[in-house]
This record gives sequence, C-alpha cells and structure tokens, in this order.
Amino acid sequence: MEVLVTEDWLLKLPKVDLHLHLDGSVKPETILELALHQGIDLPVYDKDQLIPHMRVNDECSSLTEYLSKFHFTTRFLQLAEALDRVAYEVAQQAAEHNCKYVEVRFAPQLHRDMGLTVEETIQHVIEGLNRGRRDFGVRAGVIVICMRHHAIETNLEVVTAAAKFAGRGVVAVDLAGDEASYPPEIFRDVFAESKRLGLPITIHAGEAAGAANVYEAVANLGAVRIGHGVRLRENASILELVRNRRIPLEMCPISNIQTKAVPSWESYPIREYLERGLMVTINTDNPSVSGTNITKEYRVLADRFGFTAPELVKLIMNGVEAAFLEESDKLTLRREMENELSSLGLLN
Ligand SMILES: O=c1[nH]cnc2c1ncn2[C@@H]1O[C@H](CO)[C@@H](O)[C@H]1O
Ligand SMILES: [Zn+2]
Repeated sequence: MEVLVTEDWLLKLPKVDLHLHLDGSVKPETILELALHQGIDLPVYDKDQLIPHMRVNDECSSLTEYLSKFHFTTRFLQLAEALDRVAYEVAQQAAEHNCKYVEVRFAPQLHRDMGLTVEETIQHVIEGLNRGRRDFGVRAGVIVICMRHHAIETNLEVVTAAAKFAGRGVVAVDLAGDEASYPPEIFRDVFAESKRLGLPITIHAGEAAGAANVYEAVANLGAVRIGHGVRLRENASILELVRNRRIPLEMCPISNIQTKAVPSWESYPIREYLERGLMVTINTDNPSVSGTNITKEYRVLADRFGFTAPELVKLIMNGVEAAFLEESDKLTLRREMENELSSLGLLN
C-alpha cells in the first residue's frame, strides 16, 4: 500500500539531524528572556518582531549575507546558563519533530566574550544536551567547530579542548564560516592535529566554493563527512572519489537555497546525487536562521522532488548510518528507529 506523505505522517516519522548549529537554533522567545536576564538591550521586545533580526529572507544573496545573521544571536550566548539552556532547547525542539538523534555543532571561540574558557563552553553545551536527553529522550553528540576567519592557534586550541571531551559528549570537529574567502588548505595543520588526537572530521565544503574544496577536505584534511557538498557535481572525478569512499554529504536543502549554493530548486542536485550513488543525508543547518525544522526539510523534498515515503525513509536511515556514533550505540539507534518505522507500516 502506498503511504501518503501527509504533514502528520512526516511529523511522526522518526528522524535524525546531523548538521545543526547551536547558534542557528535559538528561539526568539529565548532571546527575549536571555536579553532580560543579561541586561542587554534589544531593538524590539516582541518575539515575532525579533524574527527578521535572526532569520534570512528570500532576498538572501550569499553565504556571507546568511552568516551576518549570527552576529545578532551570539551576543546572548556568552554565559554558561545561556549555552546550557539553548542546548537543552535544541533537544526539546528535536523531540517536537520526533528527531531521535542530533549532532549539535558550535564554535567555542564565539562564546568567550564574558570570560568562559573553550573547555567551559563545551562542558555547558554537553550538560544542556544531557538534561535534554533525560527530559526528552533525544540522544545527542557535540561537533566542535573551528572557524575559517580565526587564527590557526585559536583553532588548535579548539581541537585540543575538543579531544578532552572525546567519548564524553564530543563526537567530531568541523570547519565552518566564510568558505569563499578562506580555502580549506590553510587549515591542514589544525586537522592534522585533530586526526592525531583521534577526532573524526567533517568539513563545510562545496557550499560557497567549488568541488576542489571537497577534494582538499577529503584528501588533505581527513574529512570523513562533508557539510553540504552541493557543488560537488562541478567535478566528475571528485564526485567519484566521494562516492567510492562512501563519504556522507550532510545536505541542508533550505539553507542551501538561501545561501545560493545553487541558484534554484530546479538545479538542486539531490536526486542526481542519489542516482549517482552518493550517500546523501538531510539536515536543517540553522532552524532559526533559515526558518526551518527537520519536518519541513522532508516536506520540501516530497513537494519539490516527489520523494516517496520509502525514499524519505532511505534518506533518514542514511543519516543513522552516517552518525558519529560507536557501533553499539548506532545499532541501538537503528533498532529504535526501525521499531518506530515498522509500527508506521514502513518496514516489511
Ligand atoms: O552553512 C554554513 N556554512 C558555513 N558556516 C556556517 C553555516 N551555518 C552556520 N555557520 C557558521 O558557524 C558558526 C558556528 O555555529 C555560526 O556562527 C556561523 O558563522
Ligand atoms: Zn552548517
């Protein structure tokens, strides 16, 4: 029997989200309260009127413009309680969409204006997620981000701190920020150190620059997953490499349209990538900046590309496969997902 991809069905579907930025997931009502507690002035004191300050609109023309939205939010995320709270609320929002597992990424160096150490920022995010796990049953891992516009030393400090939390909440490291201005090869030493410390690596690449950055990330930085990789199709042999190595792509459709990683939905290569055998996963990137959620991402795929229920389930299970989890934890997650899928009549 063919399953209709209704709103209710999409909401019930068990899901995962592997590419989700903490500072891109803050609710406007939380900003109101954080501003009040911290004595920071706001341009407006109404949660709906705050949205334009936090979210891009349809006119967003580039990744650089998209990234400018983060300056507004990070001001409120400089204290332990704030980091703990927004991490907790990520788990809460995940639960609202029946998202069973999230990998939450953040850049410690963006949260130190009030004197927190890199370790402290990581500790508080982990604590918030642990509380979220207890209250909402959502499993989570932290991906610690190095920023492209930060100095090498600053990023080395980040990976050193991240390694101290390996196996205790941190699952990987990443490189994010302005890809067009800072090519990945600048960061070889940083990720060589990450590798030496045994941290898995994912890199934002092929979003605001071409496929060569994906090659550099995989071949020289040691990336085992790629953030976005939308522009991979610009080079057939690099695409082949990514396919043969089974490197998962963390695609974020709504964000990818907004940052102009592709000019239009018609040219979004998701079907092409699946047909060419790439390991595609679906994620949100920044719910509050992009005005999205994980249910909406799957809705878009069904509406724009005619993805059927079994195809959506396949994409979700790719996410489980690609998760930075120990094999035994991955097995537990897979079983839990499969149980729910079969009770929805989706597994034979
Ligand atoms: O899609 C993206 N591409 C590159 N960088 C991003 C993207 N989304 C967010 N950030 C950057 O990552 C920082 C830490 O979370 C954010 O502050 C933003 O500057
Ligand atoms: Zn991202």
